[in-house]
Amino acid sequence: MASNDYRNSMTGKLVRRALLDSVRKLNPVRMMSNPVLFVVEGAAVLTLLILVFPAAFHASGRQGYTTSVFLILLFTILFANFAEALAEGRGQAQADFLRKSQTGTKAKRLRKDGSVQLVPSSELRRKDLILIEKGDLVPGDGEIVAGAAVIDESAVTGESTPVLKRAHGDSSSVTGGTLVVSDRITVRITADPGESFLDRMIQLVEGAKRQKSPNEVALNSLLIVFTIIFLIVVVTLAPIAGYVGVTIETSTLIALLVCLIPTTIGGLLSAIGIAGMSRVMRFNVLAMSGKAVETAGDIGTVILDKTGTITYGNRRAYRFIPAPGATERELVAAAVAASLHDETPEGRSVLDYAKSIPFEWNEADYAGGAVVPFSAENRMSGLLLEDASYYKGAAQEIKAHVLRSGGDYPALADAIGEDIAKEGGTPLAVCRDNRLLGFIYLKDTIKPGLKEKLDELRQMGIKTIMCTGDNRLTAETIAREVGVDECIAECKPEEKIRVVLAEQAQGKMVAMTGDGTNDAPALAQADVGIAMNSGTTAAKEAANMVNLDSDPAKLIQVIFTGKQLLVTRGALTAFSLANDFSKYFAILPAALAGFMPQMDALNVMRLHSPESAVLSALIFNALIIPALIPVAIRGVRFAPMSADKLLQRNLLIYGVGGIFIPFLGIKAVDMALRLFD
Ligand SMILES: Nc1ncnc2c1ncn2[C@@H]1O[C@H](COP(=O)(O)OP(=O)(O)OP(=O)(O)O)[C@@H](O)[C@H]1O
Ligand SMILES: [K+]
Ligand SMILES: [Mg+2]
Repeated sequence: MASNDYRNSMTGKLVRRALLDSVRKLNPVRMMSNPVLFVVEGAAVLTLLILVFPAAFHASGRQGYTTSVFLILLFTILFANFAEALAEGRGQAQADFLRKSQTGTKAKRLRKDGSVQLVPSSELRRKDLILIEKGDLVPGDGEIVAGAAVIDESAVTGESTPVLKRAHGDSSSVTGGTLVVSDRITVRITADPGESFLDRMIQLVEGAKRQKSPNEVALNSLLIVFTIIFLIVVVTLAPIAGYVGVTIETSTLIALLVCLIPTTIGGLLSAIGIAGMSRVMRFNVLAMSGKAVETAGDIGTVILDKTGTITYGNRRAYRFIPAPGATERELVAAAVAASLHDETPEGRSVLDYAKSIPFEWNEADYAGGAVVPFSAENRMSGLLLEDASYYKGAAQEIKAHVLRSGGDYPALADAIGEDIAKEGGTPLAVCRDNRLLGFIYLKDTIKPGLKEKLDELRQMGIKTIMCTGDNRLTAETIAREVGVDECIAECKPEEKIRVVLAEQAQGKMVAMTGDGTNDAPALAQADVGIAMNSGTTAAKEAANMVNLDSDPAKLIQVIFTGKQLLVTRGALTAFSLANDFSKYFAILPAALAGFMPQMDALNVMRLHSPESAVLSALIFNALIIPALIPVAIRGVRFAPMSADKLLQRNLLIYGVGGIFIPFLGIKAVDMALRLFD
């Protein structure tokens, strides 16, 4: 998706496909989903009937005029269909691209006895265990249960740097279509065929599963109300005119109706929604619903997880600092014991560090113990042997453990932990039984460019909160470095939800972005949940968007696109309604001139004949749709500012523009028509 070539090569094909689709969409059953255009289609059919059976409608027999009205109406519908088809086609092109990464791979499924069976990837089911080795394509979405591997995800993300994925950490999920470039992993499949998140995305961008967002449904209802009102107005106009002894041509009434009903926004509405979704996808963000994209436009608070979201999350042991009275060897030995069975990146990095010192150990010395795996709840991990227990973990937890067991936790130890934290590192305290031995300094790297992006969020009036399981001092240091407004530390998973709820209780729309299993509940509770692609399956399933580049700055682009979607829809609605108002001035004087000469005062455009006035207005009404397709699909451009200001400004520009442009446009068409007279 990151590459541009497929887009360019697609353009011609895209337009051709959209042209064909515009004709297919004439099918009245499909047209019913768009009430405004359905009325235009009804009007076109009626005009055709007048043309064929003029006597039945007491038509004056000006066939050329009626034919013109019919043709213009037909093109009005075709133009609107084309807008929608073009937006859908762009999604389809993206879907085709995604599909390419999914085709027909073979998978090495593991039988119960551990033997390997070669099966087509389409046969893989949720919970199947498979083996993936160097050079293999990952046959489906899954979670690594054993091993670690370097994976090239460029086929899906466009990102060319391979990433390290491993079991048990926050980077344990793999995506179908990516390539394992080193080592071997055992993976548990997490999606049945056709249900992977790429599959779901493909269905969404193709429009097959597109659900209209509540905003779009509301606007659609409003358009229906307008249409019905004008339908009543126009239908009652005929008998009123008849009462004063004037007959208005039925085809003129039809033209009046079509000019008055909101055809512009009616024709562009669904294209705006579809295009918004595919625009988000161009930033390598998979949105699971159009509603999520729109909601993003209204976000008031953004909550970011620290480890794995703001930082790369590959925390490595960087230094060992013994506590008073302990030696470095004692500390390292205990840290190694507490990490032998710890599969998290932190645990593995402890062993790597020990090897580099070098420190040697004999696995047999630690055999037969009980493993205490790391959990976000307990914030420690360890190994319980018959003669000793070893723990490492968050300083507060180890301190509590040591004191509980009757040990001593000197003030100097607190100071060591705090020093590490103030530098932005994560201190892991290490103890053997009730004796504190010292600290492991875990170091992580902040993803580049984040500070500027968070500044942009502030300019848009959005509050940022960092929410982390890590300790307060580390959190505050990182928070200061990236410049978030608030920072909440030592958060357990349920506390992350509470932060989301507290913001929502203030009436704000909340976006949450995270990578870990400890973020999953909060991702699900947030109005917009964006999971890092590097994260766990739990996080990705809870979220309603997945960021393929694992770049939290993408949040800005998603919010921007959401705003753009809302502003574009608002602006084009204002434009459309203002437009219709101006068309009164063209058509009413023409239609009524026969029996109300005063109406001529309204004829400010000085159009050369009533007939030309009606046709000019109708032609303008049709042409404005394709003229606005680029705005609908690309979105209105704007600089970062708060949502209210944006909307006000654009409503003003497009509303006022919408009043004046028809005068110029209709006059121009009228002058052009005169050339053919
Ligand atoms: N493998 C491990 N063994 C022992 N303790 C650990 C281990 N990994 C992390 N910890 C400690 O547990 C704390 C909480 O971890 P948790 O995964 O909940 O949050 P986090 O990864 O620090 O932050 P975030 O919520 O921002 O992703 C860590 O800050 C660290 O002190
Ligand atoms: K109209
Ligand atoms: Mg995390």
